[in-house]
Amino acid sequence: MTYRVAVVGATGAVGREMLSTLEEVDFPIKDIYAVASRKSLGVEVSFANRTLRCEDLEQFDFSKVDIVLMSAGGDVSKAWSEKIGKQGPIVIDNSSAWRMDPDVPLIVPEVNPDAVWDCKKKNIIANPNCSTIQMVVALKPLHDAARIKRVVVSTYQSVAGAGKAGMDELWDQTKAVYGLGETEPKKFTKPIAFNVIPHIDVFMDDGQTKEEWKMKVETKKILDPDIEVFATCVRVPVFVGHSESINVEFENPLDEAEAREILREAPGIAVVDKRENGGYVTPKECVGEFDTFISRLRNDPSVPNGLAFWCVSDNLRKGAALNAVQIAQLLDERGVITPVTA
Ligand SMILES: NC(=O)C1=CN([C@@H]2O[C@H](COP(=O)(O)OP(=O)(O)OC[C@H]3O[C@@H](n4cnc5c(N)ncnc54)[C@H](OP(=O)(O)O)[C@@H]3O)[C@@H](O)[C@H]2O)C=CC1
Ligand SMILES: N[C@@H](CC(=O)OP(=O)(O)O)C(=O)O
Repeated sequence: MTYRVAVVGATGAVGREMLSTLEEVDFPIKDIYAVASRKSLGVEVSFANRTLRCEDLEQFDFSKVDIVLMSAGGDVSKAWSEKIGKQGPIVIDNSSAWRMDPDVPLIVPEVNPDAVWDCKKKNIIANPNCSTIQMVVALKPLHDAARIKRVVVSTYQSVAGAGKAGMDELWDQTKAVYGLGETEPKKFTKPIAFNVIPHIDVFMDDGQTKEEWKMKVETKKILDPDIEVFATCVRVPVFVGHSESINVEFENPLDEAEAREILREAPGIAVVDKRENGGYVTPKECVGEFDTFISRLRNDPSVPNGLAFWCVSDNLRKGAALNAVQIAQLLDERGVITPVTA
């Protein structure tokens, strides 16, 4: 079985990773199309040793594809995903536009693969927020073992999470230290070079940011509505790779040695946890990797049945493109879609 796939947002940070991930996992592709805005018409992007010319979203005929990997922002997705779904293909959407819609499944394949069957109402599947994805991949096997009651998480999110413009801003501000670039913040609210900013996405009425709210509500939808989550999301001057310091409180006892063994066996997880210099993973080392890395596992004696750990993943891969491609693989494996090209 082979599929006709369109990548919408193909010129962006996530879209380009989607194309390279489809190639790396050898997804069964019959035809592939790169789609972006009108201004990118004809712009070339690479896929598997060949060049694709971008087509204009407004003019593209979606009835000729089976799967749409959508990564063009929330407003574009709100305007287009439902319309595209009605033309036949399944849309796997990276934005936050559809995640909390009760008729749209929110999927991390290692956690809730069975939800894939719920995509038929709108032909849309939502890809979670990057910070949520890596956290729930780690929490799922621990929850199965000892039932999680509460999670407190602080994130250290790379500028790649703010797209190409975010990466350019860190680069320009870093060069500016040597008098070679721009210094004015545009994408971020304050200078990001040599700084950290405790603010991602918009502020909500209760003082939390929308990024922090997303980590809470998305974890409940994907993993278990009874789990309480409290997040603090911080932007750091790292180009790619999100890190998280996670504290978990379980209902039942689970010590660090048991947790380490469970995580060693868990899908999508790599444990690197040596208590010596360099015996842990940093975001720089996870770039381009598929796994979510766990280090610094410790019992947390400040609460009953407490555990703390460090969690790092490539936000453009597992946090976005890879998870979306794994959802496409799930559609294939479970026979959710039957392409006309079968
Ligand atoms: N970066 C990350 O870690 C994560 C990102 N996401 C989500 O993925 C989406 C894309 O993010 P990212 O790749 O980082 O962003 P970028 O800014 O790097 O890329 C945006 C892409 O969307 C396209 N686009 C924008 N407006 C339109 C339009 N009107 N019609 C067609 N295409 C359009 C752009 O095309 P053009 O070049 O023609 O303007 C470009 O290809 C966002 O929704 C983001 O929230 C989700 C999880 C993680
Ligand atoms: N907000 C994330 C990336 C992102 O685009 O998230 P969302 O798809 O939930 O808006 C970050 O900046 O790291």
